[in-house]
Amino acid sequence: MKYLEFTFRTVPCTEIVNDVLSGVLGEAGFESFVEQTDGITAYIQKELYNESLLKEALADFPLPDTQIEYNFIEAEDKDWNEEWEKNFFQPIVIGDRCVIHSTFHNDVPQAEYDIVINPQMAFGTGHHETTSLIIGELLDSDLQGKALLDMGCGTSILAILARMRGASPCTAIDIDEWCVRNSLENIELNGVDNIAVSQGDASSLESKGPFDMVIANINRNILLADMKHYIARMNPGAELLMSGFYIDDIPVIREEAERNGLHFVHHREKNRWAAVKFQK
Ligand SMILES: C[S@@+](CC[C@H](N)C(=O)[O-])C[C@H]1O[C@@H](n2cnc3c(N)ncnc32)[C@H](O)[C@@H]1O
Repeated sequence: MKYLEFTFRTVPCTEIVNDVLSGVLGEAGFESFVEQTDGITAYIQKELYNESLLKEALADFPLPDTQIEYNFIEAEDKDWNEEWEKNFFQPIVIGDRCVIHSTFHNDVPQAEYDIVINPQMAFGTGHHETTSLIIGELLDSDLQGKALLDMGCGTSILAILARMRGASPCTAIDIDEWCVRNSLENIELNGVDNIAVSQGDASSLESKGPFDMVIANINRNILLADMKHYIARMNPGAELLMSGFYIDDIPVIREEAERNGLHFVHHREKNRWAAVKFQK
């Protein structure tokens, strides 16, 4: 797979600006963000890069006084596992109870739940705030025997943890074929059963479920457009756990969820990212 390596220079170069920029770029297909002293570096698959989409996303940048300049080069072919090991993916412990690491890590802390992820370029190692917020929710929830949907599963990290915590049956769906392949690999690595993985979006849900819990860590606009389809496949009393947006977006997400008959339960936040739990 060929990648483009982008250097974004931001003025002012603050943590918030770079965090918001990573979110905006993530929605435009960029991945693997590395903070620099004057901005960030990010990568995108060559075939996914669309210059007008990037320009549009930057024109709508939510912090209007920010100046953003960028240039890019074709990234040299790399051993991505080695890159991850060196730069991005160190073992991480979440909530003192769940450790996430990869096959190439030797020195792994002990924890009640030990999850092995070979992320390649799929999203979901536990390092992003949104994944870790949902992991916190899953660790605090009774999942025994619950039919669970992980929508936008990425690496399937959330479905794997839910299954380890007794959720059954589990369904993991992602729009991206690469994530589906990576999910199957991770499910096998962790030796868990009863997780059905498929490629699709909300339109593929009609024949699936009903579910007792739906998790969707995607982004604000997709959740606003698609949550009604998730809710339609939820049993009475079922819970919907959503993330992938900032705390400022909670009111609009809550309004749409309540319009579709859900009750707000609570939210969690980390570095301005939010995860919100609703009940049907
Ligand atoms: C932020 S990542 C979350 C990955 C993982 N669930 C986690 O929590 O770390 C969002 C995922 O949603 C997928 N996605 C984007 N749009 C989607 C859609 N309309 N329906 C289903 N999946 C979608 C992306 O391919 C990506 O893998």
